[in-house]
Amino acid sequence: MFPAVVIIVACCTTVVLFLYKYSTSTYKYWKTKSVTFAVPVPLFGNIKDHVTLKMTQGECLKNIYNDFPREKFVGMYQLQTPTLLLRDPETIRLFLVKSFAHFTDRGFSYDGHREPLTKHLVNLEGDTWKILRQKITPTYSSGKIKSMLGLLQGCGVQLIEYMDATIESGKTEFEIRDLTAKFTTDVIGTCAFGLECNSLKDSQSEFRRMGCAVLNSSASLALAKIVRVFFPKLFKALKLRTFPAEVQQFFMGIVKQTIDFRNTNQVRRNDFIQLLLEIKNQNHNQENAINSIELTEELIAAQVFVFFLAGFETSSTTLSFCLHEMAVNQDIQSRVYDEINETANAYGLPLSYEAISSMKYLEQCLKETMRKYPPVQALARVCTKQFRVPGTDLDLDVGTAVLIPVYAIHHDPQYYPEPDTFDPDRFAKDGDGGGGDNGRPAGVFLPFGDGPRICIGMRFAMLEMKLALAQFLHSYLVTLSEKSCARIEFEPASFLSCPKGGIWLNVIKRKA
Ligand code: HEM
Repeated sequence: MFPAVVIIVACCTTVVLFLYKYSTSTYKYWKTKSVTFAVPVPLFGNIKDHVTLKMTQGECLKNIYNDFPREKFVGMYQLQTPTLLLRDPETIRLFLVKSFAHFTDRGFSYDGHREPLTKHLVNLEGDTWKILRQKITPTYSSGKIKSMLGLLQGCGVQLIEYMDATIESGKTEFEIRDLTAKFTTDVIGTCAFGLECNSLKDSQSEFRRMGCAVLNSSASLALAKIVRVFFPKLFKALKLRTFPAEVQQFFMGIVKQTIDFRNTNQVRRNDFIQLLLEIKNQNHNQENAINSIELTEELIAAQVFVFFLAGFETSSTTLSFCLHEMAVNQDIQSRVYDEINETANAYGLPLSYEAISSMKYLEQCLKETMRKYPPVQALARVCTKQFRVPGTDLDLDVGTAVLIPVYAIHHDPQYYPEPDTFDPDRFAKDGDGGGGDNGRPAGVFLPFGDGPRICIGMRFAMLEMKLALAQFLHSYLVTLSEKSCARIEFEPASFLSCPKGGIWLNVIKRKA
């Protein structure tokens, strides 16, 4: 008989050897393809610093990006998944725009049968995504978004009323992310779900609680998210969930009640749920591709629910990062304030759509905020049709993961000299497209992505953020609080850019 200790050592060695073999089984992939690659470490591939929560995904990819300054693309491994990291702007445009037909999907795993709310544009793939995107694109047109201005202004007024009352009670120091998150929750409540809610007054509201449950996951849900990203087959096999079951019931319930109420009482409101209902009720007699997918209540619910996943933290953190930069750079804040004042004098209050559109410097500040702190630090694509990379012998196989390191590109001094400096004038000569101006090549300004899968909520987000900043900075002056540091560090565990420890600012009421 072997002593127990020998058996334990033998078992441990077998497990370690198995893990080593399993985790390194793909590590010859890029060598076989003759692609320059970052040397992986067993188990982690090239994302050890991210997986061990030393840095965000974007910061981790920035290190790889900086290590290969001469390459247009580099092979790397996310754990054991071979991934092509794109470096050069022309190649990025090629993958995202010109050869989009080969990279139509993101490769995010989801189970639409068990969790119908996950059947939204961010996750959907292939023809289903294409048809649905075509179907709902009109709801995001400038005209439709303009019609929501009144709802947005209402949320801004609630924010100002809350601030005025709180400042009057003697409070001067605020955790700004908390404020912008509550503001954005109200925007989603009213513009997407058609609900009148005031999260600033009623922080215990069910809507806010459920919104928090979507975003602030428990340890088990966080683990499920990791499994979903890196082991999608296991995620489905284990029937794991993306968010708690009560969240699913709550949001499906709200959407159903709202649809029933509006249909029964012939009520109309300028919000997204209304626009989607109108598409649902349009005449579907014509047989064409766009009618091959019916916009069911379930699909409508998923498309409004996506506001939480794609439109909540992105907009609220951008607002807080921007206010932080205003506090650090008082000269820039004064320039923004002057522009808001001049616009208010020229167009009157409340600010109209035209007035908001005319505020170019404010827009530059927002662009520079998203350049320095891109909410989505990397874009994901997966090869859906075999692709020969032009000018090379590289054939990409179907299923190959592709990453575009947005954070690294936004901090590359060849496109943005002194990248850590907040300088809105980098965007002074830009056209509406963002990239390609001020001497920069196209494809180096990617806060909203690019190509047919570019953020569908981009125009809405810009209007929401410009209006919120204009209303806020017209009324208040912000300065750094003792609790905050001029240089922001990111929370490494967060999928989106998120400031570690929050953003603390002093808010002072301006004289009327
Ligand atoms: C500052 C605010 C926002 C930022 C920075 C942002 C950024 C992004 C990025 C980077 C993508 C991926 C694009 C790509 O892969 O090329 C995306 C996709 C998406 N975003 Fe946004 N977003 C914002 C606000 C919103 C809002 C308010 C909505 C409202 C619904 C929204 C809805 C979506 C959807 C549905 C997609 C998937 C589009 C598709 O695949 O067809 N986003 N967003």
